Amino acid sequence: MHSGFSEEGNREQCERPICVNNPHLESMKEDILYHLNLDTASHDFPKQFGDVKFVCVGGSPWRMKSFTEYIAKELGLEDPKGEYPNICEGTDRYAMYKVGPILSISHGIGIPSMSVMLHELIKLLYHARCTDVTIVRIGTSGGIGLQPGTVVVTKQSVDAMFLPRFEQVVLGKTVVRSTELDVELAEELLQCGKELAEFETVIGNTMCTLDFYEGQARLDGAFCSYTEEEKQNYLSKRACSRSPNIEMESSVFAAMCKLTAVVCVTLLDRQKGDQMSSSQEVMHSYQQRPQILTGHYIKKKLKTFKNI
Ligand SMILES: O=P(O)(O)O[C@H]1O[C@H](CO)[C@@H](O)[C@H]1O
Ligand SMILES: O=c1cc[nH]c(=O)[nH]1
Repeated sequence: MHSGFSEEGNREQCERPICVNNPHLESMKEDILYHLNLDTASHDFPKQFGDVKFVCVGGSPWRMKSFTEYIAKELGLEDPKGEYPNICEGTDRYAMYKVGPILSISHGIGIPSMSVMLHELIKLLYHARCTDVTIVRIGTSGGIGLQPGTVVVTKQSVDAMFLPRFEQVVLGKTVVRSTELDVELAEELLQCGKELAEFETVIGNTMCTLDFYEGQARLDGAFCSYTEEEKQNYLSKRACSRSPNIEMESSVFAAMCKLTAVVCVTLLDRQKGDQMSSSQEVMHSYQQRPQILTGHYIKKKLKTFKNI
């Protein structure tokens, strides 16, 4: 098992521990999470993070701070001083915030950046002895044939060849991992979108690419070796493969973690253009939609925990 989450037992059973799959860790006296600027020698992980039940991740540090402020307000956990310190202060690789049982972390752009953050996040949750943790990526994407601002809950992450796989070279050999996401969680999030009825929410396969420009068939990069017609043909193939949106991290996220979901808003319709031409105000309001949907889900779940 590669994922950081126990597959033993079903999701109704409590106490699903975080698992690491690395025998070398046991012999280490101390674990330095270098890119998070945290280590097990000088931090009490169980005390600081042991109550975490939800982790939300997204590309930009600003978005993750704004999500922390939003969810704190929604759950009545606001800091009266309005201060949410960056737990990873001292490094500018990633930013991390915590309010109650919710951890919020940025992951930067692309698979390598997400992968490094996830290794260290999974170890953090493991050292903290967290159980029953749900992780949601709240991101942005390019849409295909969707009204900009539509929120897409990912059913399955597919690569640029339309295949549900994540490939990585380990010791010179290509290792292929599956990119299945938790279908039940995806359906629950879709249901949250319906309950809110504030914006369009759909479910579908998300394409994960290695690049924002040529990798996503854009015509506006520094280089481009294809015609507008070839671009449109490629994008309509994606639409046919029930892949309504494109982003850059879902495959490694799905491959490394269980009980996870990807919720991305579409910022533009790629069949109509490539440039991000909407105003900052519109972009900001679109980016809040995955936060609103995920916030609604977390609120619902916390209520059910209280009733148990
Ligand atoms: O909205 P975020 O999380 O930044 O993610 C999307 O935006 C970035 C490209 O602009 C890529 O990382 C893509 O996956
Ligand atoms: O077109 C887009 C927009 C956001 N993120 C992407 O990866 N692509």
